[in-house]
Amino acid sequence: MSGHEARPVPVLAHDRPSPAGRDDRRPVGGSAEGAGPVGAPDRPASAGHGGRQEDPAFGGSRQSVTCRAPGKLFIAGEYAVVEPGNLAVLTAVDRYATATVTAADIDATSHRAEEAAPATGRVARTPGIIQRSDIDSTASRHRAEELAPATGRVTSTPGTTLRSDIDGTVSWHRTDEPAPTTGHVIPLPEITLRSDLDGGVSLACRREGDRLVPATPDGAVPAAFAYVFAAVSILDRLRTERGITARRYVLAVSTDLSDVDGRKYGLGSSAAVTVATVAALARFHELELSAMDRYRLAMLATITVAPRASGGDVAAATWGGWLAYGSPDRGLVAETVARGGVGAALRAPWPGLSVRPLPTPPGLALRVGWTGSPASTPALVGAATRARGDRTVFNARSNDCVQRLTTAVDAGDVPAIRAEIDCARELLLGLDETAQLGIMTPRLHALCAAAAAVGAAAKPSGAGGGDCGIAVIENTSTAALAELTDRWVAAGIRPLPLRIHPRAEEDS
Ligand SMILES: Nc1ncnc2c1ncn2[C@@H]1O[C@H](COP(=O)(O)OP(=O)(O)O)[C@@H](O)[C@H]1O
Ligand SMILES: C[C@@](O)(CCOP(=O)(O)OP(=O)(O)O)CC(=O)O
Repeated sequence: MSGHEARPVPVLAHDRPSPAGRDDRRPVGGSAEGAGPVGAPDRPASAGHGGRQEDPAFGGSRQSVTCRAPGKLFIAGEYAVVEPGNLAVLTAVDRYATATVTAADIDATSHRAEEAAPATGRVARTPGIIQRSDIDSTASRHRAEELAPATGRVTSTPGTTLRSDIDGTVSWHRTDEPAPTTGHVIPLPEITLRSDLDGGVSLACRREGDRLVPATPDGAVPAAFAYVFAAVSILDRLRTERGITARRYVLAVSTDLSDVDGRKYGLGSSAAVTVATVAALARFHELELSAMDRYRLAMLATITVAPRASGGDVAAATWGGWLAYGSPDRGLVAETVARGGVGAALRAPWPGLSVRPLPTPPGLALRVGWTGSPASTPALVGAATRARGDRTVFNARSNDCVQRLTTAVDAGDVPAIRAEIDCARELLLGLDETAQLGIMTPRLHALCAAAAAVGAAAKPSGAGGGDCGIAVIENTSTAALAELTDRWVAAGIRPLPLRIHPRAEEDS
């Protein structure tokens, strides 16, 4: 195929720790506002991991798990990397998607209580609002000795615990006693998805045989849940394959990857929500997955929604830091899943896939400007695929550029990095001209022109057509950096104060 074959990038070993001592926390944007690790305050920032609460009364099974995953910037290699085996360089940034899974069995606040509530047993309720247990504040941890008659749908086992058997759920409910049906508890759906998109939306899902189906009138998954639902479905298949009991849960996803009006920045929100969802559900089900497993699961989910996606954003959201990435053959991967299941796809080779951590170049200032207009990556990639013309030369030149860039990044050679960013921009301009894609919008032109005027190298980051652009220059060029900010603001480009999200050793 193209030039990438001559110079394969070594694949990151699944469990290999990343090089220690690297200064991955160094701000490269220079504007530190809002930067720094978010979430999980008691542990280092990490892609895919977060806080959790365990309850020893349930043998350590997780009742609530929170994981987050960072957004990304494409540094070089866009469009070429869509072709399997071709290369890109990306970096993870400190904007995040956060996913929290809560066992629904104890999510008492989710029970509707429009029915009147007799004070039966020790279950108290407030008509019209919510229903809560007043025993130990947790419906799933009632001491049997304090017990309560078996009213409503509550059963008890002396000496152990008392649990609600809402809707006959078996994983944690005692089923050895009959449950009188007084009907005061309205069961939760098996899985409830919540998102902060569009001011807050939710989607109930149920299991039908071995698949998950959304409870929508037409059975379609709303666009807001496309990636989360795909990730939940893949994890549910893996759970089934591993013989792990299904649990009822609520999954809540939110991000800071859009502005206050909900317009995305183009920092990879879809990948971040997918990776965060995979990480949270893996912990919830105690699946013991490596970072490579989580990347693969997130990728399997992603290609059910966007089959052409290279997955560079998925890799950045999984590993963090700077990465050289070669995309896998998604067609082959989809066949592997169809033939052997999700577990088989975790074990099989993924031809074309390569993930290599790169150091954060210490002397580099990386600036990010937002054009203010969201772009549709699938539309642009679709147009690029349909556009006539042989892409072999473009792909080969892009791979050469990315190879030289990775060498420069490894060496911390900022002038060489600048030269390759210029090269990557010229390649994108050429592609845009030939295929008439609309990669370079007037704002992206202005973003690059402002950078050139102060001696920085700049390019669109990602598919173009809006979203973000990046500029790079020596971090000692403080006057140029200040002027760049002014020029961007004057041109209607919003500087985004981002830092690199570092790679955590545990995630390597
Ligand atoms: N907060 C969120 N909750 C749930 N899903 C989200 C959220 N943010 C983004 N997504 C998913 O990602 C999709 C947007 O993907 P895309 O247009 O590719 O944006 P990006 O360039 O940021 O990845 C949304 O339609 C939705 O399916
Ligand atoms: C064209 C591409 O190579 C880069 C697109 O990068 P974006 O940053 O535009 O992606 P989204 O986060 O999904 O908007 C397509 C790809 O690699 O899948």
